[in-house]
Amino acid sequence: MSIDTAATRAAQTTAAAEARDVVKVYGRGDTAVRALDGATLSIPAGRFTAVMGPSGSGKSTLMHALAGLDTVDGGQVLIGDTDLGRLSERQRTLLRRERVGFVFQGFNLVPTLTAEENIALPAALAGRRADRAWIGELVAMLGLADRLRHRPGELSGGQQQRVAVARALATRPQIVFADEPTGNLDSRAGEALLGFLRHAAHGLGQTIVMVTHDAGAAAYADRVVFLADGRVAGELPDPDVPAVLSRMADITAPATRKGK
Ligand SMILES: Nc1ncnc2c1ncn2[C@@H]1O[C@H](COP(=O)(O)OP(=O)(O)OP(=O)(O)O)[C@@H](O)[C@H]1O
Repeated sequence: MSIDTAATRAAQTTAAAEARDVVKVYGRGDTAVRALDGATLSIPAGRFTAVMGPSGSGKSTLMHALAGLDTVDGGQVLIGDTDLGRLSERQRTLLRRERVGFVFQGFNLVPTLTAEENIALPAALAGRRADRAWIGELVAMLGLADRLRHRPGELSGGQQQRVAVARALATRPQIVFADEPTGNLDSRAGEALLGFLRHAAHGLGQTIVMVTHDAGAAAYADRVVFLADGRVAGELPDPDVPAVLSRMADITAPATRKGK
């Protein structure tokens, strides 16, 4: 992509995705759980946003709702101007293929395909021709050029996750969701991956949303959104590790801290 295009995309202030007062309930009656209980959040385009919160606070549920992987029971979810609640399941599937990229903790590469074939898969599924120049750029930036003919089983964890990132970005999706992307990586491979995700937002204009438990990972983002009890409990622009840890401590033990 030209620098001009990247700069234009990065400068956009529009939301790539939004959750408005979203409610998600699992189960019924006495055993019902309100996993999301009025979650409102805007994901700015061309930025790197981290989502943190205690276990069970609704991070995965929110990500699944924003990505169109799951429906919600109240409120609105938008990707760009598209209200996901108005789409059929089939339309949501198409929207995910065409406009959303995913990176998972467990890499989720197809074991029988080479790295190159894995990277080209989303375009093939969307019935589009892969943009070879763009993929070549990604492969070079991610240091994968000499690994393209290997299958996932022949790659290190860090390499597999870099293939997964190239796959997620290959179609230049409107938004990329990363669920604990460094959870299975050693610290060095994790830092390299986080550095690239940051570059994908700042240098390439991609919108990245990452769910993480790791304050060090969250500090790579432009902004951290904190969830508690299915709602947004605060946010931190330009985070650093001490500030993230302090906010998490406030959220997880508010009563103790108030009593100090
Ligand atoms: N499929 C499901 N059926 C029933 N309850 C669920 C389901 N998925 C999530 N929940 C419940 O919804 C709440 C939010 O779960 P969610 O997985 O979104 O939290 P999380 O913040 O991602 O947690 P973690 O950090 O542990 O992954 C939890 O109480 C969880 O037990």
